[in-house]
Amino acid sequence: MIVFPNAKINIGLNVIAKRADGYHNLETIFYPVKIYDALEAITAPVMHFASSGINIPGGDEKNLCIKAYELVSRDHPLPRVNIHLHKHIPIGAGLGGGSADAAFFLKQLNTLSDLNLSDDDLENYARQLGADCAFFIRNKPVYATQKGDVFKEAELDLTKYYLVVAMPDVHVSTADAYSGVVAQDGTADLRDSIKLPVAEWKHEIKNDFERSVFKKFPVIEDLKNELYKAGALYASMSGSGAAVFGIFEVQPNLSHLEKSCRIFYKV
Ligand SMILES: C[C@](O)(CO)[C@H](O)COP(=O)(O)OP(=O)(O)OC[C@H]1O[C@@H](n2ccc(N)nc2=O)[C@H](O)[C@@H]1O
Ligand SMILES: Nc1ncnc2c1ncn2[C@@H]1O[C@H](COP(=O)(O)OP(=O)(O)OP(=O)(O)O)[C@@H](O)[C@H]1O
Repeated sequence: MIVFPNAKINIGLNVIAKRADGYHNLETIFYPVKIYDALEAITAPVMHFASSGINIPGGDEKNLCIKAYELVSRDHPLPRVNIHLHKHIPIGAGLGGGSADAAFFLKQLNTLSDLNLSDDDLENYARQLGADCAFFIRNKPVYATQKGDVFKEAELDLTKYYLVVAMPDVHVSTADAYSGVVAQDGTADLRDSIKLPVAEWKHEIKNDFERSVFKKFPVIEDLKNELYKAGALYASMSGSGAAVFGIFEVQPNLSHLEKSCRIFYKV
């Protein structure tokens, strides 16, 4: 069984407060985008994990797919599986790639092993693997609060726009980005802000990580500015970076950026 875990972008990201458990409460809109890994899982006589494509730091046993398997196996007898992950979603990008793999693997295990877990059950497992992970179970645009794993409906359809994701040649660790951010409460509700025309979002919608991450990696801010120069109605860093996205009315010419970063068109 092969599935194609997709990436996400964050439309706005307000870091509201530091919590007693070390995490942060935040407010964001998650929006799925069309950048994919490929993840194959088949039942096999011995457990095996292999990956190809982009090198994943940390070793196979630390892969979130393996962690997902171990987590579910505490509650349910599982068959041994042979897993192959082809990694295409950039890492250290704020695109949630590892979280997507884990969430899609949970869904695969549910099917492969006839576990009959509901989406709520799967989200509960996903939450234990990472804050971003639960979003990918239902994988629809949502308004997320708390650790980024509690969801309310958000009506957002960007299909009439041309979305671009650009990944510079730097990688940002999520934990480092959170340690540099200044939490602040009292911003407007993103569910109201996204109702404005996209061209007005730049006056209303921000990503709180940009200030500290741009300071450390000015190349990311430069890239965001390039997207505006190329005609973006709205451009922002996604999550804790380093990827930035642009929302355009038509396909932009970004060929001058292709030497210094990886561009994903029409996502
Ligand atoms: C920046 C975002 O991508 C926005 O969607 C997410 O908040 C990050 O989610 P994630 O990568 O799934 O994060 P996790 O793997 O759960 O946590 C990595 C580290 O980020 C920090 N972290 C993460 C999420 C959160 N709400 N507050 C935090 O402070 C913690 O230091 C944690 O140890
Ligand atoms: N399947 C996977 N794909 C990518 N990274 C993984 C995977 N499993 C575990 N990891 C670990 O997660 C780290 C990347 O997480 P990090 O949160 O910094 O970046 P990210 O890809 O931008 O994700 P996010 O958007 O959730 O913040 C990698 O360095 C790797 O050690």
